Amino acid sequence: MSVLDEIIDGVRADMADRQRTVALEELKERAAAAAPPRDALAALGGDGVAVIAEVKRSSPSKGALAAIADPASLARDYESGGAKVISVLTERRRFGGSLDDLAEVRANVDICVLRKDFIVSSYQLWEARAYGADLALLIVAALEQEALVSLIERAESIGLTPLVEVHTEEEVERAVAAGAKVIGVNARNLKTLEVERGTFARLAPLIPSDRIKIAESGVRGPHDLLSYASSGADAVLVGESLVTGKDPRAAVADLVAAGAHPALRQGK
Ligand SMILES: O=C(O)c1ccccc1NCC(=O)[C@H](O)[C@H](O)COP(=O)(O)O
Repeated sequence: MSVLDEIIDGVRADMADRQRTVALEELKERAAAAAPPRDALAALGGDGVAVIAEVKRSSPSKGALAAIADPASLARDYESGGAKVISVLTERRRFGGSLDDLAEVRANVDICVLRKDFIVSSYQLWEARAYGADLALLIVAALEQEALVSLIERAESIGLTPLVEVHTEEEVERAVAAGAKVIGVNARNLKTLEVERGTFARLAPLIPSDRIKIAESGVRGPHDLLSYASSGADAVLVGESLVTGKDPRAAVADLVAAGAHPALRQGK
């Protein structure tokens, strides 16, 4: 069984537990009462390279990364460093996240918030909106095409911007055919869990120019952001280097400064 399959088995089991205690109708009521979603396309599509900063406690590839006792405080640091979006990993078993993290972050920042999880059901999209997310991750490798199309439609219909994640040429084709407006190329090979930074440069030219392109994984400092930017990234998604560093606010600010370099604005 692949790591992705293992993660998804756990995600389905955890979701089944939640479904026993929170009915879909209740989630829909909570979603209706949540603050309206923020404009993620505007946040990601502006001048320069946007920074998406991630709340990430642990990972299948590295194990424990950071305890993050106060995710809201970390998110405020990211926001004051200039991040345009906060990514909150809500998967529990391998990443140590939760929907409570999402709610705490949402309540403490004014910028967009992404629910980063392994979404296989519209129930999780309603949860994302009910807990205040503006965007939700959809991983092409985890979904049949029909499910991908239907989850993109459902996400958009409830006000979420889907970030559709790809790892291969075939997945780019599927994401584009499904109508994804925001496509993330994840450099982490899901079989080996190694980061292969060249993946973005290989796949980005296959993504139509009217879609927002996000480079995910492997940004360890401004040089990686600049390298992804030179291959056409509109935004980068950064986790490990921020949560393991000493000063997350300054680390985000350094990335934001690199991403705001006037030379990068040409052609955007
Ligand atoms: O991080 C992992 O080990 C991992 C393994 C399997 C599936 C997903 C995984 N990570 C999720 C992510 O996409 C990253 O958290 C995100 O792109 C940030 O990457 P990084 O800056 O390299 O932590």
